[in-house]
Amino acid sequence: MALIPRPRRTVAPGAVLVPNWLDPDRQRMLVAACREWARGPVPMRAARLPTGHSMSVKTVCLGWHWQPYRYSRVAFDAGGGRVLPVPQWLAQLGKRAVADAYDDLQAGNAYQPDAALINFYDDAARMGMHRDQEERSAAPVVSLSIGDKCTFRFGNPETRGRPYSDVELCSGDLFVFGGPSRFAYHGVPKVFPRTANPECGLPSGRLNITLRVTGFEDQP
Ligand SMILES: O=C(O)CCC(=O)C(=O)O
Ligand SMILES: [Fe+2]
Repeated sequence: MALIPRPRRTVAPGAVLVPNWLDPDRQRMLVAACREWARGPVPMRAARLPTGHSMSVKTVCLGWHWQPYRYSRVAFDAGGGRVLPVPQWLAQLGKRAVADAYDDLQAGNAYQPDAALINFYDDAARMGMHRDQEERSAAPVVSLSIGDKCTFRFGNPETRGRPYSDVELCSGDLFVFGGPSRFAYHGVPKVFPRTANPECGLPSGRLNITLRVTGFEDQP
């Protein structure tokens, strides 16, 4: 237990932080699942940006493969394999996340994520300010964090800059952004090495899983 309790909070309209949403058992189970997904058929890799630089974060996808800046059925930029499906239990977890964050069972039931991005951050990794905008749906993004703490910068839909809020995301935290904040800029300017509770099952680094609704009709 943290000495100072971290209350749930609405960071921006439609953007809700629910601390300690995943218990340690669930965190360990997700870490084990991520290890399996990272084995393939599409390997976890640092995506290449159009500039030619590679991202510092390593990513593997489920349901639909994401590369900057589009989704595809096949991982053209990562060996040409076909992505694994989003397992039913993970989609179910996404429904519960939306229901809990918004305190809205109907919104949870209606939520059907068909893509997941699993990001691994080592001590030096970061993610610049961006919008999740390759999806054709305004359904919320569900974000689950495991491992080291980070600063998550959550801004506004108009500009990369201020106003934004810097939020500490810890192992087990849920963050949901939808509604007026669905297309807000956000990023991870810093990860804090060796700040995770070893109970989470990740010896170092940070894992983030985002669940999304792509709005695409075809199954990958
Ligand atoms: O790692 C995070 O908390 C955010 C990840 C993210 O923004 C993304 O995958 O698009
Ligand atoms: Fe994002």
